Amino acid sequence: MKGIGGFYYVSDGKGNVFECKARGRFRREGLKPMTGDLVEFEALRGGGSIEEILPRRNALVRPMAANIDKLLLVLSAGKPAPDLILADKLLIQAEKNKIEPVILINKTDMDRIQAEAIRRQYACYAVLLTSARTNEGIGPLKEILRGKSACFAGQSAVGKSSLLNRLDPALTLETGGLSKKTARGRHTTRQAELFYIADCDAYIIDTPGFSMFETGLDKSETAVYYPEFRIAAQACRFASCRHDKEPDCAVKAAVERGDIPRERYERYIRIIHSLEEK
Ligand SMILES: Nc1nc2c(ncn2[C@@H]2O[C@H](COP(=O)(O)OP(=O)(O)OP(=O)(O)O)[C@@H](O)[C@H]2O)c(=O)[nH]1
Ligand SMILES: [Zn+2]
Repeated sequence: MKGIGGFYYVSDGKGNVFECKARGRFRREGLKPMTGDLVEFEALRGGGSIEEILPRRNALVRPMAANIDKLLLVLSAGKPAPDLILADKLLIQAEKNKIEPVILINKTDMDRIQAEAIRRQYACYAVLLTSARTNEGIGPLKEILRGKSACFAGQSAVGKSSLLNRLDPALTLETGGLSKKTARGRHTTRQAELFYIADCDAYIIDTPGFSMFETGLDKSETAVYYPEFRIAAQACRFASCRHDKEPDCAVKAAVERGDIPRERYERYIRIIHSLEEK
């Protein structure tokens, strides 16, 4: 369920949680239990010991979570201002790891026009408009999550924990405000933690917000992870086209025609140029 200070909290799936230590050999093998892991453990008096980490279906580094079907990328339509470069990088990471992204544009109660503007940029993804304040979108979100495991991701204070509290009103996760000075989040959630939501039979991992993220990809491989580029890219003159300064680029032509959102394309260029600088 979560790890804090060398202790791992393991659920037996029957409502019992065991405070476990991990076997020393994990450390020697460079392995560490992650939130979302399936493990074999031995229950001891007053705690337990993790003996085995079962093979992972997938594992994300940022946020740190294993065995997830869907990545819930939460963006704020109000404050904090959405960092869409960060969002695009998280989408790239999801595509690369074959995890289905779902974009939640939260805080629609603060700025609906902004929410709609963001939605238009991500037309090739599943997008849901939500408000943890008014409860908008919570019913449809439950249907998206039914029977799945999912993980929240996003900046601090976009409303990840608040949405989780709405999914299961019995949860009373601490939620935080914005710092008055910086209008950034205060980082209320400290570690990734898994919750079972009985209402939609889903496992959801709440995660701490973050703002810095590198995809760790090469600039030539990045475009592959833009679903809306895929069809157009087949018609580029060069198979290796990065859709930047190359001639006869069909992706750029699609941007000009308005078939690919210009904002997405321009951020893509910023992302690959920053990779070049590195
Ligand atoms: N107006 C409005 N405020 C919201 C909404 N969702 C969350 N908030 C507020 O935004 C603040 C941050 O919410 P959290 O749920 O703590 O955000 P978080 O993404 O979990 O933040 P970290 O744990 O720091 O990553 C709190 O003051 C919430 O009450 C919403 O839909 N509308
Ligand atoms: Zn091209």
